[in-house]
Amino acid sequence: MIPIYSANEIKQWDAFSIQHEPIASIDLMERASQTFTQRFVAQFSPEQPVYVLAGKGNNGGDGLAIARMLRQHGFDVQVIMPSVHPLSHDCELNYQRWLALGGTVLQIDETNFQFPNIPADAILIDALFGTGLSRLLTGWMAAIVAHINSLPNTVVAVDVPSGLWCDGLTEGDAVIQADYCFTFQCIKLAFMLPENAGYVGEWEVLDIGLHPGFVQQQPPKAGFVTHPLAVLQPIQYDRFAHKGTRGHALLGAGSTAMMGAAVMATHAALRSGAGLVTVATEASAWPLIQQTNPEAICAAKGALANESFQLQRRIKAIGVGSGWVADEEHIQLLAWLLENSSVPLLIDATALSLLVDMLPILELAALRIPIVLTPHVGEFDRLFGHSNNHALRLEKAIHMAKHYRLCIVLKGAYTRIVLPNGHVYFNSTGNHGMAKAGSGDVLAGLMTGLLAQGYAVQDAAILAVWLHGSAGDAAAKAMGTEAMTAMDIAKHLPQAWQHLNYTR
Ligand SMILES: NC(=O)C1=CN([C@@H]2O[C@H](COP(=O)(O)OP(=O)(O)OC[C@H]3O[C@@H](n4cnc5c(N)ncnc54)[C@H](O)[C@@H]3O)[C@@H](O)[C@H]2O)[C@@H](O)CC1
Ligand SMILES: Nc1ncnc2c1ncn2[C@@H]1O[C@H](COP(=O)(O)OP(=O)(O)O)[C@@H](O)[C@H]1O
Ligand SMILES: [K+]
Repeated sequence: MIPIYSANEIKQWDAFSIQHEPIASIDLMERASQTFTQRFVAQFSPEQPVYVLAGKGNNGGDGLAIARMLRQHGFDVQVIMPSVHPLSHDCELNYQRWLALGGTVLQIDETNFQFPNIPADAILIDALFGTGLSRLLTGWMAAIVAHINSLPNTVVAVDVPSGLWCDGLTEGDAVIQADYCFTFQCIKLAFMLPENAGYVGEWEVLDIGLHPGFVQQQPPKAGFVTHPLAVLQPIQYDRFAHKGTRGHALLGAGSTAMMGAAVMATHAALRSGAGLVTVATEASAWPLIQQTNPEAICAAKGALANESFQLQRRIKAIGVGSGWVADEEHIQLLAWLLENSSVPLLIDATALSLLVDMLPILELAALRIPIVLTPHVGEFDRLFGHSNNHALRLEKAIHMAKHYRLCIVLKGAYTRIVLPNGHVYFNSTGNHGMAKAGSGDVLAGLMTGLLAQGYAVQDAAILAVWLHGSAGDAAAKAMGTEAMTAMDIAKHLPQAWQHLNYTR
């Protein structure tokens, strides 16, 4: 997992590393700049001129060190600096080192603001501001940013695009629109927000060797899940395992016009590792379910509100809502489950819309059993009210998860798994080929199957979301993001499991 820390916490991590490694701050800057340079030369060739835009803080210090290193790699490098003083201590040192190497600096002046001409094939390295931004860029700094953004050049940001507010959304548009952003050590929350995609471009985290002791001492409240086995233990089965010990999942899914949802959720649950999967749905659809998923068992919808059925069949988790319609029958089924279920409950799709009028019983139910909600943004807003942007929506999800003591899986790119303690895991897998009808049903079936096997809600959510995205990536690789369908995601779950187990 890659931690997501605030700008303030990153400063503390820097200071912790300087103290505990120990390392001088100028040497840490040198190491960060070397790491950036290595990444840069792996992608760009010295045939293209490089212009480094360096500010007065440590981000500018990185820029000056990178200029020096790139010159040593044979790049033709120019440095542009707004004339602002004083430079930070380490920035000043790297300024002197650049001059000592024979480097020159094109100064730009506030009063006589004129930006040097930059050839169209030049690469621009943005090292104006980093995580030390303390207020929005205004005046001539904003004018420099606007000018850079008007140029056709490829822009590579050092750590963050200058002007970006790392911990959320930036008001206004005085932010560099980078094509690439090579960021140091940890991900910034801003990268996870769709509104910032045009500023951050393609981002990549570079390990600059900050001291790992800090993460133990101050665990992050948010993280980016690159591999679930770094954050959870998979359930292991011994050779005497049988279908009764692998967990029995009960799905309440499908209605006459949306029976495909039940088919897909069932298929995914069957590929989750669960021993038994029962689908409670309309009897007229049983032949369809059995033709498409011969391993599944069919039951009447009433099984969802039948305690003795659930006890006798040893149901271990229940997932409802995919392909449901919002009618009285389903309201009754959901209310019964909230009031009576003794096993973990997953609530998806239409069942989330029904929840709007059931929040008081949801609150009580969450005191008794683990509950996970799997809304996409529209379902989340319908349930908890509209948010004007993704930062506010995430804050609201954290608030609601804490208040109701449940797990909220807010779906989309970088699906957010919000835990009852307010911690957030962002998922790394998946692609836009999954943004198609039915993908959510596959996730709901898969997650219910994991819950049935005894995964804690947090682990089931993290693992299901990662596997689902990884299966989506495998489907995209095999058939392309256009042609792949939701059922293809379910069919590629075997590749996702292999990927999980062989890359741990
Ligand atoms: N501290 C360390 O040990 C390391 C820091 N590194 C670099 O240091 C950067 C952070 O450096 P700094 O904390 O110096 O911050 P910045 O380089 O982002 O710049 C902060 C400076 O800009 C000024 N400033 C902030 N907002 C402004 C605004 N809106 N308009 C005009 N001036 C403004 C501040 O007063 C301060 O002088 C990171 O992004 C990273 O690039 C790396 O070298 C890795 C190691
Ligand atoms: N751009 C994307 N990148 C990664 N995953 C995506 C993207 N778009 C959608 N997904 C995933 O696809 C699924 C879509 O679910 P949902 O919106 O509920 O679809 P449906 O209701 O049609 O089944 C979610 O798991 C979501 O995270
Ligand atoms: K920058």
